Amino acid sequence: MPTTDEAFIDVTDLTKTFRVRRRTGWLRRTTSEVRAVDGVSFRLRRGEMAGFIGPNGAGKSTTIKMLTGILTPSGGRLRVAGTDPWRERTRLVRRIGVVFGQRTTLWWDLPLRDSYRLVRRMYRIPRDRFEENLARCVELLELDGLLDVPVRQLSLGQRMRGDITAALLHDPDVLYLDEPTIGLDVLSKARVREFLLRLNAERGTTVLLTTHDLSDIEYLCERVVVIDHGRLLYDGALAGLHEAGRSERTLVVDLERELPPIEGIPGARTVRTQGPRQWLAFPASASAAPLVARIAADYPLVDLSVREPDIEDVIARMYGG
Ligand SMILES: Nc1ncnc2c1ncn2[C@@H]1O[C@H](COP(=O)(O)OP(=O)(O)OP(=O)(O)O)[C@@H](O)[C@H]1O
Repeated sequence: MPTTDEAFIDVTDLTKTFRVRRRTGWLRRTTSEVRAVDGVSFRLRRGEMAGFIGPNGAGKSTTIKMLTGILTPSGGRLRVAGTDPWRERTRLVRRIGVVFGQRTTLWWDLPLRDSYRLVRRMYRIPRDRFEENLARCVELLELDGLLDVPVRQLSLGQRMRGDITAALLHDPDVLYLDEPTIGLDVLSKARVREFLLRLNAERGTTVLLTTHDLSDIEYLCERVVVIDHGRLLYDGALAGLHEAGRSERTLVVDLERELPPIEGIPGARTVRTQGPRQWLAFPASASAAPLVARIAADYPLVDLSVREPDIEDVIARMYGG
């Protein structure tokens, strides 16, 4: 059993190239190479929860597919939970859980309960462990009353919670989550995030999370690994990423009435106004609390919210810098 200090996921100089054939004319085809992953290295300790982000086409899915043993690397070294994912797929499968936000791994026409029974048989999960894990997920993910509903009748948020449960019934040591909060309403999002924090704290599950929502990362991960064009762009704390990208968050302020642009708030500037609503940009690495306190003291405040920068923006600014 590895200690907590050892790399539990160990990726060294990982590369994946695809050969693609393109039609270039009447009866003519040329073959070219796409380097989807290009010398990526990172290590995760057991029990770490890290974000894995990058713009569309950056190479995230390809990396995750290699980490789960679905794809074979073209080069580099890869170890997950002491196994070589590609060569020891059957051993690895028992140690990992995978959740895709965009598509379900559940059986569309079956009630959740029957899907879970099938999962139990596939993984040969002992009955008492299965019952215990299911009961825990049902309670924490509030699935009570939904177990007998066919998957196709579930809302997106319910389905996502159902999928997370299916991925955890065999007690995996590593959980890969691909956009687990995409399209979820505020309440479902909060439930899923809360649950993941608890899972990580109580079971020490190592989590690698792919998301386009930087607030997922902010809420869940102390560390973020960024790739773009198949290459590692950043590996560290989210605040450091914001600093490197000099990115800005936006405070959206609703006042009681239309007023001139808010001025004199240190560290913030008004970038837009529309009727009683105003938008103030401030450095993403700074806390919003002092700004809110200052605005609340000086202006007739009705409501406010904070908007995170887009991942694409942060990365574009890093290149710009
Ligand atoms: N099977 C394949 N054959 C050829 N090219 C591929 C294949 N799979 C992925 N690619 C290419 O590799 C690059 C990385 O794709 P990948 O799906 O890993 O990106 P991603 O970061 O997961 O993007 P997204 O956020 O859109 O899912 C892209 O240019 C993509 O077109």
